[in-house]
Formats: sequence, structure tokens, C-alpha cells
Amino acid sequence: MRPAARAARAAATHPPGAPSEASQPSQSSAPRSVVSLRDASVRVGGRVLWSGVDLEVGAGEFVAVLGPNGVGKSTLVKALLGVLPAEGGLRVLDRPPGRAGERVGYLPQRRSFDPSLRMRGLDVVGLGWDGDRWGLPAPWTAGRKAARRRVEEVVELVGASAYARRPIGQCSGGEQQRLLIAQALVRRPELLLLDEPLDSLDLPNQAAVAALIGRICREEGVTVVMVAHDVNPILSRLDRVVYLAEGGAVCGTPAEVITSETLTRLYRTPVEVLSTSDGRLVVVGQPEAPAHHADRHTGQRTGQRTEQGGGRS
Ligand SMILES: Nc1ncnc2c1ncn2[C@@H]1O[C@H](COP(=O)(O)OP(=O)(O)OP(=O)(O)O)[C@@H](O)[C@H]1O
Repeated sequence: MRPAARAARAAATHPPGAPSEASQPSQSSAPRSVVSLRDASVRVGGRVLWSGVDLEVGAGEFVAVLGPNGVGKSTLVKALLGVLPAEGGLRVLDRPPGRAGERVGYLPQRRSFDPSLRMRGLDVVGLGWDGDRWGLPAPWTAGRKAARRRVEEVVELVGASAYARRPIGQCSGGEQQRLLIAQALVRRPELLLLDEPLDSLDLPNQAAVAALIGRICREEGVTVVMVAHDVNPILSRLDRVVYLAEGGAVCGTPAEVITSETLTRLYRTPVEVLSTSDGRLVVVGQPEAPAHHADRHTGQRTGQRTEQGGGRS
């Protein structure tokens, strides 16, 4: 774990007694705060999704946002982007959400490309540079050259050079995901918000993309906040996890948070965390969010087993 990340702590939240409360940093050792939530809450469709959430993410940390379907993980990301209003104190890179511009990179939930789409991977990545100027010529040749250089650089960084000139519709799911990560990185963000980037990938691709994200965080110094449905592929790379529930959230290291005791307290219902022989954690009894949710993930219902990571607990 990086020193900055090691020094960073979570301040969390409800219910009382969450692990991170016991391990607050001293002022002097805390890294620069990249994301800060103080007593934050979010309401969608007239319903409070979560409330009373306190969270600090320090520079260079890799943090996963976890919780049952429909609990509001994507909504948390949207609140950080400033596209959904939230109440309480929210700061992103020392500004209100939505005001940090290109310092924040975002990868939305999985988009699929039509196989007949002719746009090259390189051009998709380039949209991260000047997509807001769609259809307008770049003003200076020097600017265009710099953009091209940066696109090539970031394509190489994510290991996509071999297929970046192919139409993106002909790239595999894992290849497309790398190119989309490159797109999110092209403006050199300090914070990367990733919404289920491993969703729909097969296991080898999950492992490869997880390794890439870990490397971006560790070697490029980019702070990563990532929504994950299954934390297994990233667990060994994470500094901390945030587990969301209707009533609040709990935050800490995976070993602190993904335990029967902590999750039972958070969900106010018996939850059991089992460890498999290959080191994965299986969460049994984690409640589904209320029935308002149109579920994308079949097979993830109340009381069913949910794999939630391995190797650490
Ligand atoms: N604009 C909206 N208006 C009304 N309800 C919304 C809106 N956006 C999201 N919701 C609802 O808020 C809840 C949380 O959605 P969100 O996508 O944040 O959940 P999630 O935890 O990311 O779920 P999943 O794990 O299935 O992706 C869901 O019930 C969703 O249907």
C-alpha cells in the first residue's frame, strides 16, 4: 500500500461503531483530501437513498463502493460528479461537486458498442480530449498534435495499442473497456470515478482490467473510487471499501468492513461472511435494497449468496 494511502483513513458513519471511527488520522499525517462527504444524503424520486454518510478519500487511494443492488452506489458517483444534487457537505478536489472539470475522469456503467460501429478505438479515446467540442475543429495545430500525442500515450498506458486502430465495434469487451478507461484518463485526471468497470467481463478480463486500474492508481498516482458489484478481482489492490446501506455507510479496510459483525450492524439483519478455501469472501444474507429498484443483475436477491471479495479476511 502506498504511504499516502496507508496514512489515509475513512471517517465513517452510520451506524455508530463503524471500523473507521477507531482509526482517525492525525492532522499531520493525512494526505490531501480528494473526496470529502460530511453527513451527506441523497434523495431520488422523492426517496432518501442514503443519509448520514461521512467519507474522506485521500490522494492516491483506491477505494471501492460496495452494497446491494439499488442501494445507491451509482448515485454516489453521480453526486460526486455533480449531476445529482446531494445534501450535506460534499467536496471533490476542494470544490463543490461538478466544479473540478477535467481533474475528474469518469467511466459510466458499461456501454456496449454496436459491432457495426466503424469509429476507431483511437477516436473514442480522443473524445475524452475534445468530445465537448464535437464537430468543431481544434483551434491550433499545436493543440491537435498535443491531443494526438496524449491519446497515443494513454492508449499505450492501458495496453491497447495493438487494437486501437480497429473499429471499436470489432474489439472484445475487455479491449473496449481498456479503451474507455483510456478515454477517462486522457485529460490526466487526479480522480477517476469508475462505475462497475468489470461488469460483463469474463474472469481473465476482469483480472486484467483490475490490474490495469491498480497500476493507474499506484504508478500514475490517480485516486480511484470504483463502484463494484463483486469486489473479488480488486480486493488485493484496494486501500479501503465503502459499504452503503439504506441508513448510511461504513468505511474501512476490507478486513475491517467485510465481516459478519460489521455488515450485520450496518444492515440491522444477520449477515454472514464466509471465507472460501481459495480465499474469496462470500456474503450471505445481505439484504436487497427496497423494491423500487429495476434490477439489472438477476440472481442477486435477498438472502442469496453474494461473492464479495477474497484473499483478505
Ligand atoms: N433519476 C432517478 N429517479 C428515480 N429513481 C432513481 C433515479 N436514479 C436512480 N434511481 C433509483 O435509485 C436507486 C439507486 O440506484 P443506483 O443505480 O444508484 O443503485 P446501485 O447501487 O448502483 O445499483 P446496481 O448495483 O444495481 O447498479 C434505484 O432504486 C434506482 O432505480
